[in-house]
Amino acid sequence: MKKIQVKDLDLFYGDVQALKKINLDVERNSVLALIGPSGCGKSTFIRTLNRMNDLIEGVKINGTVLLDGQDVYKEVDVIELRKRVGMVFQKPNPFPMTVYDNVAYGPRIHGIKDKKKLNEIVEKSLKAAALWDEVKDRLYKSALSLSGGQQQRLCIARTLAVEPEVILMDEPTSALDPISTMKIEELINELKNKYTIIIVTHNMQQAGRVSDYTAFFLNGELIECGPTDRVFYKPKDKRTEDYITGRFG
Ligand SMILES: Nc1ncnc2c1ncn2[C@@H]1O[C@H](COP(=O)(O)OP(=O)(O)OP(=O)(O)O)[C@@H](O)[C@H]1O
Repeated sequence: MKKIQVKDLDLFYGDVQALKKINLDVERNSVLALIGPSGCGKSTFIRTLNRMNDLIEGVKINGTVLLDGQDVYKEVDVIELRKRVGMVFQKPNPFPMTVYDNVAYGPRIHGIKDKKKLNEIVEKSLKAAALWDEVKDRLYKSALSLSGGQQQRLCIARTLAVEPEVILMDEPTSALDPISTMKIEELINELKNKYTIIIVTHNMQQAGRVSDYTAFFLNGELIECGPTDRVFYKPKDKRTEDYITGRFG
């Protein structure tokens, strides 16, 4: 079974339809890149996968989103869903607390109090986010004292700490320098062995480097989705080709 199956998904912000009949499956342990011009619905789409749009007034959603075959709008509790489907945002947003407490935050909320267990989770998550060596001597310093790139890897560690199954990344490197970007891209390559990753990116080279599959959105529609090499080198739709070759957007 596919990790995520989206069927006939429509989303309206009031009268404005931002997603139109989206049908898309996401393979387990793969990286799916979402590309398309500004305002085409990429962020709206990934936010439907962990119900982040629920918080916005006037949003109406039709269609289904299945996670391991379960309807996330009907059969999965939203707290449980957000644990299973974690999210990393465009701008690193660590909490104004220590590095340690940022990573321990989620596990504590989910009821883990044992100090030894928390220590293990923090170390494991920071290692998985390729940040441990850089912060192991400053775990009790403020997360805000880290560089932007380190802060973003900390946010990834914070997401990993609750053992999600899917990680949504909304332009995770757009605020970062090239070296930090490279580190996050390398990390994505490693993480896909364990997780299913969906990344929004405006950077075609990045989509080419990190993703197994690419989905092209335009004006709220999914124009095409397939293996990244196929979408990049043999697009089925003229609009995909135009976008990828920089003719618009
Ligand atoms: N909270 C909101 N209320 C009303 N309209 C919204 C809201 N969020 C997004 N929209 C509209 O929905 C459409 C899709 O926006 P969305 O942010 O999903 O696009 P995007 O492809 O992620 O764009 P970008 O690449 O610029 O981040 C846009 O027309 C946008 O103006």
